[in-house]
Amino acid sequence: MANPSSAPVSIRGPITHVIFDMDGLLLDTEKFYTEVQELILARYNKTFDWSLKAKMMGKKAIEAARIFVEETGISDSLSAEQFLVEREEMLRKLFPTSELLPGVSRLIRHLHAKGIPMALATGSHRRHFELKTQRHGEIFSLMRHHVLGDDPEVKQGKPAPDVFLAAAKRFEGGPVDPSKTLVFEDAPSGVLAAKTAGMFVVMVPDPRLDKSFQESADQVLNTLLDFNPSIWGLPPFEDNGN
Ligand SMILES: O=P(O)(O)OC[C@H](O)CO
Ligand SMILES: [Mg+2]
Repeated sequence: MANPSSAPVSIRGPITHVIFDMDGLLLDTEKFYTEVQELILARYNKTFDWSLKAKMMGKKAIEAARIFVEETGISDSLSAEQFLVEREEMLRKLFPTSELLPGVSRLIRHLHAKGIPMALATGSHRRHFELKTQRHGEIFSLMRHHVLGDDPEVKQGKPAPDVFLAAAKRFEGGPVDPSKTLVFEDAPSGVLAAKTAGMFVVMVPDPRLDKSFQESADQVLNTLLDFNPSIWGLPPFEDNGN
């Protein structure tokens, strides 16, 4: 059950390994998907809403595309594959402008300095990952490995646990114990994937998502700036006494 960030929580873990989602958690890229999907739907006199967004986010591109054309009722006019081609040109221009979300740099640098092994587990495929991270190479290099949506071991996207299980397996001495692994996620599908993998999950949701999606998370934060490592048995920050 989720705990609001302000509520006292007992120590869980202790956590030895951390896995980060990317889109909407480390990078502010979810807004690009929203913008492009709104534009495409407007051509069909339809509007994009957050219940559809919740179903798409975190998923592999083709999985999200199928949901988009089917749920909006435009699949007779636009196939999932055509949708991906149509949005690609716009996304290719937007992704290189991606920015880190609040608290990302501080948290990743802290965990790296303390020797906590970190990995990335994203639904994004290699080509989009390269575009999104081109200005953030240093931060992403502090993780031990990156598991991407088009990795051969990721047979199914989130909410299947594949990407998190692959990330846990690739740590030195892996697979690491899922009950000692903490995942950071923004998407409902990602939270479910991490829980299915047996891991703890901190959710940092967009406030426009329905609150019911928070129920599966172990903790819910407004931003990563609110994360208190001590609660999870991780080394405290030294800049504010947490
Ligand atoms: O949230 P991520 O990092 O798993 O990315 C998934 C999609 O590419 C965007 O929703
Ligand atoms: Mg995400």
